[in-house]
Amino acid sequence: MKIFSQVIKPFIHLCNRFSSCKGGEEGFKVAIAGASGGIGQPLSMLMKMNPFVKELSLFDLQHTPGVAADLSHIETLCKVGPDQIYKALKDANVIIVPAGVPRKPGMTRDDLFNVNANIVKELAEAAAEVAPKALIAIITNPVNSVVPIVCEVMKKADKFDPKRIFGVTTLDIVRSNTFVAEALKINPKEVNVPVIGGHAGNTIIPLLSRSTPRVSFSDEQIIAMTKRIQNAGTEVVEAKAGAGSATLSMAYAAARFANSLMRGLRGEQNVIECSYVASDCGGASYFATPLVLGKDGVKENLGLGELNDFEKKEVEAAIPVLIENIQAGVDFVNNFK
Ligand SMILES: NC(=O)C1=CN([C@@H]2O[C@H](COP(=O)(O)OP(=O)(O)OC[C@H]3O[C@@H](n4cnc5c(N)ncnc54)[C@H](O)[C@@H]3O)[C@@H](O)[C@H]2O)C=CC1
Ligand SMILES: O=C([O-])CC(=O)C(=O)O
Repeated sequence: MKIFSQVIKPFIHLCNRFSSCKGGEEGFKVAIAGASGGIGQPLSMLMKMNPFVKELSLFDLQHTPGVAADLSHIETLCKVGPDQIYKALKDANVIIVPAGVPRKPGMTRDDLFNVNANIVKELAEAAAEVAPKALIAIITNPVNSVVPIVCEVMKKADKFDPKRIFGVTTLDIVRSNTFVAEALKINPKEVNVPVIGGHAGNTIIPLLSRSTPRVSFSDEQIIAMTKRIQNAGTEVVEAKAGAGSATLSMAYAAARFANSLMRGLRGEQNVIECSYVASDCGGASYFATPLVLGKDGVKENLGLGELNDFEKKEVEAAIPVLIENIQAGVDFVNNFK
């Protein structure tokens, strides 16, 4: 009985939250690069449980056959395989990239650039060759610079479609919903806080003025809540004390985002997620905003919308940081020797 209430019921609830599909009638190929890592493994499990996924292709530099064998015993229709990079990515509908090094205490996300830029550049080159129509969801940090790297690689290969390349910022929304729900003492399922900008420090801009349900925090509470959301990644890095950064909450967030991408691919209406994309909406050439997702990725960019004075100031402060982060990514590809 306990197993039903503690394990099976939450599992069914999770599947329902992710999807309204009856299962199996239509499915997508999802590839995960970095599938054996702290994010990769739970994310692969969530994808194996997602009824929209008919084929799950796992790629990593290590341990992939073991992860794939383990997942393949889960009683869902989805076929799981460990593959070498080209086979894993080939003709994928959705490619999710959590490949790369995580932070340790004292590091910024930018400190990961030197190692992770190269990893993602190589993966993007492979994707350009064998899956140019895939929707690519980048988790690897620093997201603000790595997404421009993928786009520059695609431009060089003449395969660039800005509607198909996403920086995954969903964890910022998930955290905002959770923290606001805690403050309001309500169920987080009922809360939705859009988060715009980027995915590092002061570029993470929660729009508490547009929270559903409406919040009536004092100015001090809004400042404190905004800081907590901006600092939440570091909160986890410090709590893990050298053992990495957020993995389980990130896997949840990426699974939610991938599910929305697939709902868009299926032609569902009004699928909206915030994500960091090439954009002319925010004052920097990449900006996270709410997006309507569709059969080709971004169907409509809903832009910044109405901001209050505090949020306008946050955007102004974020723009120079984003411009610098973006330039680092663009230069990395164009000056690569
Ligand atoms: N966007 C976001 O909100 C978040 C992003 N992250 C980022 O996600 C990334 C991964 O984090 P974790 O899973 O905790 O790290 P991890 O070290 O546990 O796993 C990374 C995996 O990537 C694999 N890998 C390395 N180079 C590769 C390559 N060339 N091709 C394929 N796989 C490769 C490694 O073998 C490893 O299995 C980090 O950069 C981290 O900063 C983490 C949390 C939130
Ligand atoms: O903080 C980190 O390094 C990982 C990350 O992006 C997050 O948890 O938001």
